[in-house]
Amino acid sequence: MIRQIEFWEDRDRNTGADLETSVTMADTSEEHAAMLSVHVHQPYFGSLKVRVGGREQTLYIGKHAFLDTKGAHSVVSWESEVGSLFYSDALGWTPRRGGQGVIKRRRQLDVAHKHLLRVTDLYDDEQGGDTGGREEVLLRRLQEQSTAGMRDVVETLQPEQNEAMRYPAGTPVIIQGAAGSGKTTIGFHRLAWMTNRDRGLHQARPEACMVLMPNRVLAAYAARILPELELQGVVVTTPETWITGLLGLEKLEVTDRTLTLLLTDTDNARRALAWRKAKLLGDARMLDVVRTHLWNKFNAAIQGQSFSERVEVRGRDPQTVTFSEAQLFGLLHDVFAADPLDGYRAGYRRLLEEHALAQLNVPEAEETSVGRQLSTPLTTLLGRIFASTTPVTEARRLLTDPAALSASGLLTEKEIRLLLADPLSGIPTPRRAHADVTELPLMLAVQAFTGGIGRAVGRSLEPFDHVVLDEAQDYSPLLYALLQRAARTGHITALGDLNQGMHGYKGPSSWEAVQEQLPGAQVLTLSRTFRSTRQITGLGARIASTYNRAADVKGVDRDGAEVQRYSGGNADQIGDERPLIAQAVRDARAAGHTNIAIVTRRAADADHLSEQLREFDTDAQPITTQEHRYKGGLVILPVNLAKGLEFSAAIVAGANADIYDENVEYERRLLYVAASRALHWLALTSAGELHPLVR
Ligand SMILES: Nc1ncnc2c1ncn2[C@@H]1O[C@H](COP(=O)(O)OP(=O)(O)OP(=O)(O)O)[C@@H](O)[C@H]1O
Repeated sequence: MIRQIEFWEDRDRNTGADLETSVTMADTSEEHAAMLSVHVHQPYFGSLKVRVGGREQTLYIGKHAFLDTKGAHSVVSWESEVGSLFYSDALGWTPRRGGQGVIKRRRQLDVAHKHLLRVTDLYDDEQGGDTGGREEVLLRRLQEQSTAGMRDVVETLQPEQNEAMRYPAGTPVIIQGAAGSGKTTIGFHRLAWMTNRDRGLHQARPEACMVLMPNRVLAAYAARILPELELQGVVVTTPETWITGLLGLEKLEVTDRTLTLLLTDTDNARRALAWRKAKLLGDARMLDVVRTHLWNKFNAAIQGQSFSERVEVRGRDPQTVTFSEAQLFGLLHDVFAADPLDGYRAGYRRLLEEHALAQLNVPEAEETSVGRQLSTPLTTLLGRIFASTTPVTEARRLLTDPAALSASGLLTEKEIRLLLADPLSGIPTPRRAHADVTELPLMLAVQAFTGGIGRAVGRSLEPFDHVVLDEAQDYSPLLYALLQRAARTGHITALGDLNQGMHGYKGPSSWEAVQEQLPGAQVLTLSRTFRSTRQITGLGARIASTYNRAADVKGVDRDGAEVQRYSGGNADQIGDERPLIAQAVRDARAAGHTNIAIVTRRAADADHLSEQLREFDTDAQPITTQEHRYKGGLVILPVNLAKGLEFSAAIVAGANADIYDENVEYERRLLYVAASRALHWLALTSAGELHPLVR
């Protein structure tokens, strides 16, 4: 490898026929050299002894493919077809060149700083097959401390994960798995696999891919995995940021008033109403409700309109382009039928231009000049038909107009009444321009039809090569229908856990509802969880069993410290929680942990505590807004921002029934999230008695 890098870096060798070619060659070589040099210290992590065509050979598996043009050494990449044999349980395969291949041995090689540290056989047909080594290697990896970012698991991918990751490209997949089963991790690995050249027509370009995550703290944490997987350029963002960006309203404040109502209102009828209305707003039928509404609106705007414009064509007398009202109607019909990705407005303009040129029979050389002359008048016409349609106002207009809601015939009378009702009227709205998270998909639908949806490339829109959705149980069917328009066919990977849904009113009721929007989508299940020790997984399972009727999940059986409990008193006597938290931090550190999180119920609690804990010689960095970034060390953060993050040690502050209401399922779910953040060491603190579920 070093020889190859030196060769690439040797400028004298990279001389082309002219200066420009030489520079390009040198740039490409430098790029290759830079890519490979990262892997010199650990060129491979595994080997396969195989027999093909009567000949035995050893293949090395690494994170980066390498072919030694001048010698016998090569490394196959983990993403390749052959690389897959390292992870699967298959014992034979059909090589591309034909014949039959047989696996004789799988071996893990721990290599660091150019030294071979350990050899573990995973499978060896001379030792009777499976050696149990895969579990041993996995356990060693899981004992490691957490880091400040998501890590790749290329060396220890499990067979079931390997299969999900490599599910045929071009098929949408929904990966369902319990907390800590590696869904998010596998989603990024699938993306890396998708960018490999071996994917042919389905190959994705990193810069043309997008990953949507529930909040920006988590997005930044997860994005740390990108360089390891050679995925630089992938956009990792949140659905809200992506949508408001597409609407051109980056400053729009996004609220979730349904959640506020569900958590604060005691009127069950109103809660049920709010829930049902939110669900209906995200119903996939709303796509056609919006489309019909726009169809009627644009048709009404065309009434009485016509177009007539004199243009000069070189070498001819002036001519007139005309469109009658009937023709304008006809073209609107055509554009709705064509349903262009960049929206009806751009599509309509293209059609008008095409028809104008055809009408005058303009020679090719004159097309640009005629186009220029028609530009302003066409903009004026389009303005009359489309201008007053902005996504925010149009979505709201639709929601207050019973006639518009009933026009498609898709909604029942009862559903229309539900959409017209305002169960959230008692919940305050911010003073700034705002939109509710439940209305956003509808606004996005208006945007998709009028202005288009997809990836902005210069001034045009293209479909994303691949889109990955994390926490996919929180996306409404309507949003799925829109994302499906925004990506290449079959290029959506959704990762989620219906049992971890915190926002059922926003999400699908079942994966079938999602499959209806993503034709051909497969649901794959990851059944094993990897994150935490037996002690921590056990405690989490106890909380989850109060709301989750799904079968028990299997955890990797990894032993660790007992869960630590610190309580300041009993039901009648409430103590001071702060010294307890400080003590827990000291204990976590004494147990060898540096990445430690104190998890609170609310952001305001985290802010207070971070100040107050200083008096107890504890300096915890607060992560209380989406602008904060997790950089490792001791942090204090609310449970909603902790979701998806993980730490070597975690301390659940306020782990009692006053903070996490035992009778409210949502609160129990939050307690579960808080208690499932730690890999190795978990503590629960409370000024009074601990929560009955963790006592
Ligand atoms: N094959 C593996 N080898 C080693 N570690 C793994 C493997 N699969 C998953 N992990 C580890 O398990 C932990 C959980 O992974 P991840 O966060 O991707 O799970 P998740 O299913 O998305 O969890 P959640 O639902 O809680 O967000 C991570 O620390 C990850 O590195």
